[in-house]
Amino acid sequence: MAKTFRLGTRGSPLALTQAGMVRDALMAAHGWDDVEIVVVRTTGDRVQDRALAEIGGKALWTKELDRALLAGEVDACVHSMKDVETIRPADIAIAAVLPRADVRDRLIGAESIEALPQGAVVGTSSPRRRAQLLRRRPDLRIVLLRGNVDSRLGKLAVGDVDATLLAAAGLERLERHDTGIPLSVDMTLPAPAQGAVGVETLREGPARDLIKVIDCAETHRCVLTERALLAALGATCHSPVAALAAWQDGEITLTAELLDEDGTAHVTGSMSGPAGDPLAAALAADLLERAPPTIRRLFGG
Ligand SMILES: NCc1[nH]cc(CCC(=O)O)c1CC(=O)O
Repeated sequence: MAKTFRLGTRGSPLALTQAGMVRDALMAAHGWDDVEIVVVRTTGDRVQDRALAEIGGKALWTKELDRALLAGEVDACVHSMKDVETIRPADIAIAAVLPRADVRDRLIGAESIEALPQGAVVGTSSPRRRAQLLRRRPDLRIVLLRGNVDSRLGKLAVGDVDATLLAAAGLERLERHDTGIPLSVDMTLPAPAQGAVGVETLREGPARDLIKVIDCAETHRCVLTERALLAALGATCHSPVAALAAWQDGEITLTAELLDEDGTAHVTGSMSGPAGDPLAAALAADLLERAPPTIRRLFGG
């Protein structure tokens, strides 16, 4: 290749590690000597003191990377698929998804949710984690905790909060192997696409095929089905929703949970079938039909 391939990424330590994973995979797959990593600063990285939902949602993480991609400043962008909004610009495609890491959340600050002291302060900015925690422990005080993984752990270390939940995938990638206790997916079903790193390119053009070679088809299918569920639910970044797809014997099993903001109400469901939009749409319809109005009003936005 005449020109060095350029990978756009956010600048957080986790984002840079994930971009490094994609770079290494591309260099190995194509025998390239180098891949350039281009750090793009996003609005989400600058604004740290307010809930994501409050200041404009997930697009805050992708808008500047999308612009760089569409402007031809980079050939591809690396994302935590969990942070990529459901509806993407028409000219951008998910070209590859890396093999999925541990999908679980880890609890940091206590041995278990039950072991948290009465009225403990738990920091999280995720409506899903908040509702899942309150469902099991209505006495907990949930406070906003944002920032990158290291800064959240720093706030825990200085006692701003008693505990927090973080994705095992991010902790592992940052080599924090011993941080926190993994919670089973029955306890806290993860966010849709948690643990999956995706690479986006322009829909048309040579980059898409170059990236395709590092795609994990199984993870890709699962992540697309989880994202299709979000679309079918009309979920926004305010919607407490968890979903996990698993692939076995040519079939997807999609499991999902919807909650209200305080975890007082919740509905769960699971359906199996061929990967894709119809399965996700069927489960979404079933969940919404069974959901009380306190949950339903958080979807369809
Ligand atoms: N919302 C931030 C975010 N986006 C992706 C990850 C972790 C890595 C992943 O899920 O792939 C995290 C941190 C966290 O939730 O602990």
